[in-house]
Amino acid sequence: MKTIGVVDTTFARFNMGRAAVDEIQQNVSAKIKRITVPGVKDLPVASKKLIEEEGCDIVIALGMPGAKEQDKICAHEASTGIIQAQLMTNTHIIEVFVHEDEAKDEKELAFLMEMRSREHALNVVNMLFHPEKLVKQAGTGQRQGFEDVGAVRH
Ligand SMILES: Cc1nc2c(=O)[nH]c(=O)nc-2n(C[C@H](O)[C@H](O)[C@H](O)CO)c1C
Repeated sequence: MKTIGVVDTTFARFNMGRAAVDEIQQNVSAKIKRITVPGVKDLPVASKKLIEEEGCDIVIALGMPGAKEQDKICAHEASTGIIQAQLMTNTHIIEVFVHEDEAKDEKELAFLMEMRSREHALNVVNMLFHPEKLVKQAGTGQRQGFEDVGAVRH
């Protein structure tokens, strides 16, 4: 049986891991290894350990960069680390970041964090079990959270 790793953070203001796990369980029968770390900079090594020590075939790494300048720097560092962990393990780690200042208020932030977590969880399921579904969506302007933007026309 395939194993999906789910790692999220306590810094985030919404339980992104729970939404991702629920979405995975609604769509596929797979083993899930879930862990939670303090913040986004802890996601790279946590993801790498899920792959190397827990046998995960793919990982979804979820976090919420805050609105301050130092948070944005932190998020960039975390992203770089996540890419490095993917290259070191030759395994996808799907990064799901919702920046706190993407939303206009708390209600929209909760909505965005839930929907982006769920839609990327579905991407993870499709990458692992139905890669042909992603090929069908190629170039269609998919967005996770807010509405899709669609393809451009000639
Ligand atoms: C400044 C800062 N900003 C964020 C953030 O916006 N989002 C987040 O998830 N975590 C942040 N952290 C915490 C770090 O990611 C990390 O948890 C600590 O530096 C401990 O390794 C820090 C230190």
